[in-house]
Amino acid sequence: MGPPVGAVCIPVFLPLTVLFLISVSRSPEASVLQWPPALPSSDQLWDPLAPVVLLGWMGLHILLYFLPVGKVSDGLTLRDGSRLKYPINGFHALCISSGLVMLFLGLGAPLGRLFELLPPLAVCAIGASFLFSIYLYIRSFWAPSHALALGGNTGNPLYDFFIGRELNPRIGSFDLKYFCELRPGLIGWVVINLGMLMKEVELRGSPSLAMILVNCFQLLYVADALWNEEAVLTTMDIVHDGFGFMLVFGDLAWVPFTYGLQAAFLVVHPQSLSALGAAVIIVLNGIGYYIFRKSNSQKNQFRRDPTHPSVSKLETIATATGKRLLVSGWWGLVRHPNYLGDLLMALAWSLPCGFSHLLPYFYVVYFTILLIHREARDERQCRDKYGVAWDTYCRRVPYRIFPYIY
Ligand SMILES: NC(=O)C1=CN([C@@H]2O[C@H](COP(=O)(O)OP(=O)(O)OC[C@H]3O[C@@H](n4cnc5c(N)ncnc54)[C@H](OP(=O)(O)O)[C@@H]3O)[C@@H](O)[C@H]2O)C=CC1
Ligand SMILES: CC(C)=CCC[C@@H](C)[C@H]1CC=C2C3=C(CC[C@@]21C)[C@@]1(C)CC[C@H](O)C(C)(C)[C@@H]1CC3
Repeated sequence: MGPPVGAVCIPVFLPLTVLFLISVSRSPEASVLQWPPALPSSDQLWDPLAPVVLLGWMGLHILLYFLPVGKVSDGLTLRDGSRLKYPINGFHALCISSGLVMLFLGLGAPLGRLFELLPPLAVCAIGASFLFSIYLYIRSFWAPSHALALGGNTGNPLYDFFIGRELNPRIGSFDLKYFCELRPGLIGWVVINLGMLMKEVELRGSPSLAMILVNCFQLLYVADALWNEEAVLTTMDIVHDGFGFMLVFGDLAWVPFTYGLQAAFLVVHPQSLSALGAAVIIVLNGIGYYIFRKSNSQKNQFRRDPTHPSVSKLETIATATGKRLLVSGWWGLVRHPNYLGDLLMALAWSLPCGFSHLLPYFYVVYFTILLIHREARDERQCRDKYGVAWDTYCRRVPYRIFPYIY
């Protein structure tokens, strides 16, 4: 049987999409539907400074990973019964790298130059993602069979390269997947946003309200992820998925260069935002964040210690595995309240860019598709894991993400 079409097309299509979106965001029309599409010219795609910045950034975060601050946590139990150790110092890494960026700014470094550097940086990040995924694929053949991901070993080289063969590739105590998931790309995203804000200051003298909102909302999201870094140890990506091209590229190129497209768009397409409009958007982001954080924390607390007073009174159903499922509280509202909150925030990040263009809504559309697909995948895994108890849960909580809609 040939490789699944996605595994062949996606590694070509997604990198081109990143470059296309960056290019559209800075074109005067900013039209994703324009034909022929707005593509960057070859001289816009290369700058010798880009690999230096990228390597410097990666090097800094590797050093910060080993910083002896914060606690060290155990991951979930692996198939061979062992548990890996993970440093929980991502928030320190965010604070220190932000401090360094501020220091550079104070010393007069032109952070707005990131606007011109964005396409070459994206090219380097894409190239690095390919090289890194090839390295991961090759080294996985030396890994013991219990260290391989269950879904990434079909024997089809293209598919396995794409999905990832090894579950937790490490060099000594340096966990490559855990490192990439939360640090260089996620923190890089907010630094790029700040660069867009500084470019706006260069062009117009001060940052716009829309730009400030986009920067603050996305900084809150990234800071939250790092503050709750330990929770990432129980996500599907860390627990089930191999580390292959999809996650490497997602972490190192897709997140930093597409999640902040709103800020890049605002540099060339300034928007005026009324105080009332801003207030409505802030409230929407606040509601989304509240649902996202409360529901994620409730489940994490319940999984860590079901007898904790904050979750012990919640109604649950038993499963044959010994684990219980929450059927009240946030997880009794819909089966993925955390996705609902995340999607409300996604909308709030796009609204400051107005309604004249589709591009700033790219993230909302992509993210809706990603989460619907992820929900279906999780649903399959939970049905396999919990069987009839999962069916009972689904009857008790019929909606997946949007109450009374989906
Ligand atoms: N910004 C981005 O690009 C992305 C953000 N996210 C966000 O990451 C966060 C984590 O999402 P994700 O890793 O997909 O999955 P979830 O955090 O939703 O975890 C799903 C798991 O939770 C457990 N679970 C499900 N229902 C219940 C219940 N009723 N009671 C107790 N446990 C239950 C099951 O695992 P078990 O029973 O084994 O514990 C299930 O496999 C979300 O907030 C999501 O929005 C995700 C992807 C991309
Ligand atoms: C199109 C493509 C290449 C998709 C790959 C998907 C990845 C971009 C996402 C898979 C799961 C992710 C998570 C986050 C970022 C995006 C990826 C890597 C996340 C780190 C964002 C911040 C959140 O608070 C989170 C920690 C819960 C989240 C975890 C999942």
